[in-house]
Amino acid sequence: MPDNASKNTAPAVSVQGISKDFRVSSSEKPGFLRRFVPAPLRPAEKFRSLDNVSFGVSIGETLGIVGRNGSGKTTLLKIICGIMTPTQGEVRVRGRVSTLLDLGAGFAPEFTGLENAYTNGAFMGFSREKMDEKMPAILDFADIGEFIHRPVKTYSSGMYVRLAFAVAIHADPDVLVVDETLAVGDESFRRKCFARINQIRRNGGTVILVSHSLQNIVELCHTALWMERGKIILKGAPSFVVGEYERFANSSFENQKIILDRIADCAEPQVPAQGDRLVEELAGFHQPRVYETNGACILNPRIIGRDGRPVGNLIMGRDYFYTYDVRFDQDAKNVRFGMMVKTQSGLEAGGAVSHGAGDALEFVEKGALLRLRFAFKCQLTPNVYFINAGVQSVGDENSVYLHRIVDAVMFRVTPLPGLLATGIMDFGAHLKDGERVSVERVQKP
Ligand SMILES: Nc1ncnc2c1ncn2[C@@H]1O[C@H](COP(=O)(O)OP(=O)(O)OP(=O)(O)O)[C@@H](O)[C@H]1O
Repeated sequence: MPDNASKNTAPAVSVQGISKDFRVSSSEKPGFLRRFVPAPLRPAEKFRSLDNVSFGVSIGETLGIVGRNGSGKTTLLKIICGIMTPTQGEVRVRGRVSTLLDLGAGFAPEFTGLENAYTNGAFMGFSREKMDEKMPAILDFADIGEFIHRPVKTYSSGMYVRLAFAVAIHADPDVLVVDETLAVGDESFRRKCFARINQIRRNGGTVILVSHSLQNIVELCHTALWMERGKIILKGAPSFVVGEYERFANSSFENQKIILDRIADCAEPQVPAQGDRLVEELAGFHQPRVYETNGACILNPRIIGRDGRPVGNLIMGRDYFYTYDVRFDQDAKNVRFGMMVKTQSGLEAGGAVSHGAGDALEFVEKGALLRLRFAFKCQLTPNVYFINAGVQSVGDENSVYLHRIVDAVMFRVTPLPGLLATGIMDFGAHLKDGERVSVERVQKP
């Protein structure tokens, strides 16, 4: 769970009954018209990309939006930022909104980077003096050297985005809207962007983030919202929403429909708050998420002690086994098995695979039953955790899950007396073993 979950319930962003229709040429659709009527004469058709979407974001809240390509995420962000108007509905935003969408859209190609940065600042309501104050931080962030004094038309696309990103992110926004797919650049620039977004969050800013990295959503967000075909499917605790979305995205077409129907049955349509209630009800107890089988089936996942007995309470520093059986309903090639321990908020604490790259089990025949045993030392700090189980067929390009159970086992780690460890991992700092932590005076006053 992120560090500073908001206590303030006043909405920073309120989205009420938003729908967005686009007019698309029927030439883009197959059928009679396309075959027999020339393109200019074909009537335009309406395509609904957002359908009666309502939700609120509290001040200080970080909301993550997930959904497949074309589900309406970018359209929604553009409407929140005022770049696009909705066909129906209303959006209210309290304070200054800064967006990393349409980056550098207002830059004049003939002006230098510096001139564009000042003009952009003025456009966002900052005085020349205020921009003078901000400029060292902006230039430092953009890090494009002498190019700042050259016309932006001479920039590479990377430089262009770096400068635009630097200006947008230093606008002291009350609400920051980020489409993470735009966070281009090398790894260190991406890290810098995320550090800055984190700073805005820590200072009480509201952030709306679209990301295809589900791990980012779980780590950064207080709330997650899952969109599908222009509608909200679920809204609530990130680990739960992301888990349900992952299960959906990895299911066959028929099962996707069943999953959506089941969620729709639980939530009253068009009442987003109900989604939250659903989350609270379901996330309150351990609920393994069993994916559909794809040629294999994981059975009986459990943690056992050295004596072979199942355990639910683990003691720090002791050795255990995580074990499960896999029944193969079809022949399988290049098979490997995995485990992943997650915190309650869904953060991946650590895991293991049974075989390294290029080293998987070459062939497992239909009807085989294999038993996996991962030996591990409990190096987690006291808390409640979950373990996944997965069996994959590993390919050159990509791997396919033959079966997967998310949150297959829940366990608790119990503390030892004199524990000094903080965070998730126990690095072995412990009072009982006096040599692990010592304080020595190396200079007298
Ligand atoms: N200007 C437009 N004209 C016509 N259709 C559009 C327009 N903009 C978006 N759409 C359609 O609206 C739907 C939602 O698009 P949107 O870009 O919001 O999805 P998205 O969830 O952000 O997708 P991605 O993850 O691929 O960025 C898509 O089917 C898209 O084709």
